[in-house]
Amino acid sequence: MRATPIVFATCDLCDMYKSDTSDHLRVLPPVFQHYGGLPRFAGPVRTVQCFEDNTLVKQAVDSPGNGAVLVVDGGGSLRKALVGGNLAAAAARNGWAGIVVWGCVRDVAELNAEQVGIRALGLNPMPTEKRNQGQTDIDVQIAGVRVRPGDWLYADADGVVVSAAPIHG
Ligand SMILES: O=C([O-])CC(=O)C(=O)O
Repeated sequence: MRATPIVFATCDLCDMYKSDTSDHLRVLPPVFQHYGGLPRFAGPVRTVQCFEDNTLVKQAVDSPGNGAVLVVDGGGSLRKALVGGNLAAAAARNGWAGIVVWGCVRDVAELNAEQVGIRALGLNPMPTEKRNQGQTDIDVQIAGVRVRPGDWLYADADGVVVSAAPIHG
């Protein structure tokens, strides 16, 4: 099942919350490159925390996404790719709206051919080893910003924002 598109603009969301001093709306730092065939995506967050090991990322995208966004806390490693063409295809096929990787991805042409949104720090052609290590659906810090399972994530050409509840119209 493909994810249903949600209409929003991150700039409008930030306009709504510009005077809010709580951390209901959090903006991820502008450190992400844009990949994948969906330039704009949104959905409830699910998380994986791992380091140069994508066992749990594969397990997540091989299961039904139901329109969710997978946030992968890869510790910011630039040394290995946590997602490639196969995992992106699985994510699209299984109804994930997008994947945000605090780390690297590979197979850029294949990523861009899939109907899933992808953000990552960059490309690295080196795959990870599968050591079956990491954690799923825990609170993570992405580039210093807290992201929790069940938050909503909105990504478009202007940036990536996370909110404690859905805020699109
Ligand atoms: O399997 C991996 O480690 C990542 C990859 O290259 C793919 O998803 O195609």
